[in-house]
Amino acid sequence: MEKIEELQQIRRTIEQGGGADKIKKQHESGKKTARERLAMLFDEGSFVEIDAFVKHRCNEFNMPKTEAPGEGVVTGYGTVDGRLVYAYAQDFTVIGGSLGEMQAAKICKVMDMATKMGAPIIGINDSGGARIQEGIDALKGFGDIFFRNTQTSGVVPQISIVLGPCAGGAVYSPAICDFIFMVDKTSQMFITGPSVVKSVTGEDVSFEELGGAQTHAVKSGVASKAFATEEDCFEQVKLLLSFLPSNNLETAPIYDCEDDLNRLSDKLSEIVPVDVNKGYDMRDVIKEIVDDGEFFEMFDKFAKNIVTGFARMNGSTIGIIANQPKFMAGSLDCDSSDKGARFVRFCDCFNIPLVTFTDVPGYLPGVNQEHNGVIRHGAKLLFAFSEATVPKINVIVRKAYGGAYIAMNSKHLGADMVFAWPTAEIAVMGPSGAANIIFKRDIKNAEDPVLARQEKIQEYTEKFANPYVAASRGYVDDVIEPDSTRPRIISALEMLASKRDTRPAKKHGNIPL
Ligand SMILES: CC(C)(COP(=O)(O)OP(=O)(O)OC[C@H]1O[C@@H](n2cnc3c(N)ncnc32)[C@H](O)[C@@H]1OP(=O)(O)O)[C@@H](O)C(=O)NCCC(=O)NCCSC(=O)CC(=O)O
Repeated sequence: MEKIEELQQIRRTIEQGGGADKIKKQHESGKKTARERLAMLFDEGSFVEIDAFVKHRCNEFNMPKTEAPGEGVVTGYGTVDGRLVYAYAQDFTVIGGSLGEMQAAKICKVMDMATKMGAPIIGINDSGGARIQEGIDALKGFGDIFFRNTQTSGVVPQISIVLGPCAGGAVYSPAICDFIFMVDKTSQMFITGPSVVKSVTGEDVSFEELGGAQTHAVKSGVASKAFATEEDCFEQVKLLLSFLPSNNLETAPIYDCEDDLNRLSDKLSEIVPVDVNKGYDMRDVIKEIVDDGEFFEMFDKFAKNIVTGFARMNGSTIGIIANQPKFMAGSLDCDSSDKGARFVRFCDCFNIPLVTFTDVPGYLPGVNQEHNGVIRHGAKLLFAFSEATVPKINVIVRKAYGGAYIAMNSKHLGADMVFAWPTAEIAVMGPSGAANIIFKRDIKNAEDPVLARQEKIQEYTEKFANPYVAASRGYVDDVIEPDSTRPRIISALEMLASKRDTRPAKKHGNIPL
């Protein structure tokens, strides 16, 4: 039938995006097309496109004559590992994927559907930004998207994959999302590009150095993860989804657990050196404890003094926040506080129990830290743990000193179960610093001040550098053998599964930003 042929012809044209030449250019620049990307994300044959026929209605410049198949974005839904997911992928082959009024309307429609149906929304960004010919209508489009990103935050997981340019105002949609994934030599995010930077500040910088995947994964903390290829990136997005519930009213999918729930690990005592001045890799501790040693680390290259990520215990997702003694002795600073706090809040939004591993000497001292607002940033972590109502378990492995002890999911901020290993040292500060202050006069007046200092440090260590003072007050629920940590956490999670906890009704809190 003629009408059906016409439909099929129109659809074929739309599916060609900007046409063969532009697709060739896209491939030559090492990038996949929007449709190839959606095919990598979704279960085979499951993607259903919507709004393919949408057109722009811009009358300025040469736009009335400009065809823009699909309006430079492919939108729709499908399944990932059998679960409903919504997505949009900007099509750079169509007017550089630039965003006008109607592209924005398509994106807003799938965002609204994802929110109503309670399924994750994934945005694949590859665009020259606001479509310049459309002026204010393009800006309106961005505003509509940011507003929805904000309304949807905490309702369904929002993941941005940046696979091309994402510049100017465009960066703020990914920035409001929960996670941003980027690919080396493919993704670029910046507010103003290298030429504007050069003209304003005189700095010479390449695109990659200014806003490439490594820059944002390592330095700015904007990217949650960076990958070598688009294929890797999509595989990891799927893995991330497997840890997450579809929305805030559900819990994450539960997988069969083959790993022994009562498994003891005598390696744990070997991994953590008794000498408190020696570092170790906290990820080795985590992997010994969680199901099958599988730990999906998020923000793995940024603020490495704190470790955040997802794992499973008895098949159920947990969110892990742990100090990392391997970097900066695991101290808390501006960046690690931000990283930890945002992760805590994500888990709390989506009913993911929190498990912390504490080995923290304190907040990082320094003029730089103070002047960069470590007070303001550090407060975020305390705020985030205090407001979180999901099950909260803390394992104090070694050091837990001062304000950082309180900040790291302490009993006082509402932790439900606090375990300490016998190696734990829970006190106001480390023994040598403490002795210098409280025994200052005794040391000064002693015949042999060096010896006196050693004795006072020893006295303080014996009195306070242990878990038993905190346990005697009930601030630690139990001191446990390190090898039993896995079964103890699993049993605590089971006990806490029915946790109900509310906070006073309010519009919203005012987290220090
Ligand atoms: C993104 C790019 C680096 C990509 O460079 P490439 O060499 O790969 O590709 P290209 O320049 O040939 O672009 C491909 C096609 O997309 C078009 N194109 C690209 N960006 C566009 C935009 N924002 N509006 C309208 N058209 C745009 C190009 O004219 C070209 O059309 P054709 O194929 O017909 O020749 C560059 O296109 C670029 O600098 N674009 C402008 C980016 C920018 O300044 N955006 C800010 C907009 S204001 C904004 O977003 C608001 C804010 O800042 O807050």
